[in-house]
Amino acid sequence: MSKVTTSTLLKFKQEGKKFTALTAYDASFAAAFDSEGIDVLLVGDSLGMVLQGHSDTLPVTVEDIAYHTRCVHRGIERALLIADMPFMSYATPEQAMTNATVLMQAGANMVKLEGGEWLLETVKKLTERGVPVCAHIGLTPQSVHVFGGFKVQGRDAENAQRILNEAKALEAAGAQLLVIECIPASLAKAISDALTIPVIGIGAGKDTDGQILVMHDVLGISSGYIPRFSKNYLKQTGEIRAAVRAYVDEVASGTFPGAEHTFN
Ligand SMILES: Nc1nc(=O)c2c([nH]1)NC[C@@H]1CN(c3ccc(C(=O)N[C@@H](CCC(=O)O)C(=O)O)cc3)CN21
Ligand SMILES: CC(C)C(=O)C(=O)O
Ligand SMILES: [Mg+2]
Repeated sequence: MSKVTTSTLLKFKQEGKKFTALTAYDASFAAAFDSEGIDVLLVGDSLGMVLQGHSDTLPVTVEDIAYHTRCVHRGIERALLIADMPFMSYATPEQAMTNATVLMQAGANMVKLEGGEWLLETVKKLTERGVPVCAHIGLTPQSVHVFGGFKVQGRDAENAQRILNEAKALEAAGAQLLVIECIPASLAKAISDALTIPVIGIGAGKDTDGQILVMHDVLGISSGYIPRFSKNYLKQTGEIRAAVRAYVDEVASGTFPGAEHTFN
């Protein structure tokens, strides 16, 4: 089975074939998710919340992500491996290059950074130097204290236009993948249609090119509350591998996300 690359995902987009992504933080879950057909695995800074028990992602360090990236890398045969760059690890292009080096050397195939306009120079520099970039806009959890909570973004016309412009600019700067989080489905569709690169949604409706969820939500073990846009697939299947297969199948068939997982 050949490795998933950004070219594979671009081909999926062009063919209208929806693809599936999941977070993973260790080799065993990574191997299971990979063998059940998950196309993209993300070592997310969500690990600060679901593994470390913090109430946001800000305490996560580059070494935390590097450690889990090394673990996940050993479990993968096929999936594309993305590593999140933590809060303030890419505040300047120079810091971004230093810290992206650590994550790429830990086994990542690509790094993900949260931000719009201010990030363009960094995206260009990383890409030019051989680091593939996935950009992340909309609800960017590292800015939770600026937003005043984990709130849906882009609901008014002005912010919707700004987010669409950011998406286009990030693609032009060299980003090869884009995550859009917690935005209205109509805006997510407009972004996915406007871009050539594949767009992965979370809480962004059914019309993005791919979907991503946090594994703990899919397996119903997030402590406390599970975001409205997420879905516990263990409940309907009773077995981890079957839960992952159900998620893959429902994304492929367009069943997930449904209206109840979608913001307008
Ligand atoms: N377990 C888990 N799942 C995630 O999806 C996730 C994490 N952790 N940690 C990192 C970020 C934080 N995320 C979150 C967390 C909460 C909401 C949330 O409470 N959203 C409200 C929307 C409120 C509104 O309408 O503005 C919701 O009802 O889902 C959204 C994204 C997504 N990511
Ligand atoms: C939810 C995804 C997109 C993420 O950034 C993470 O898990 O940290
Ligand atoms: Mg993240």
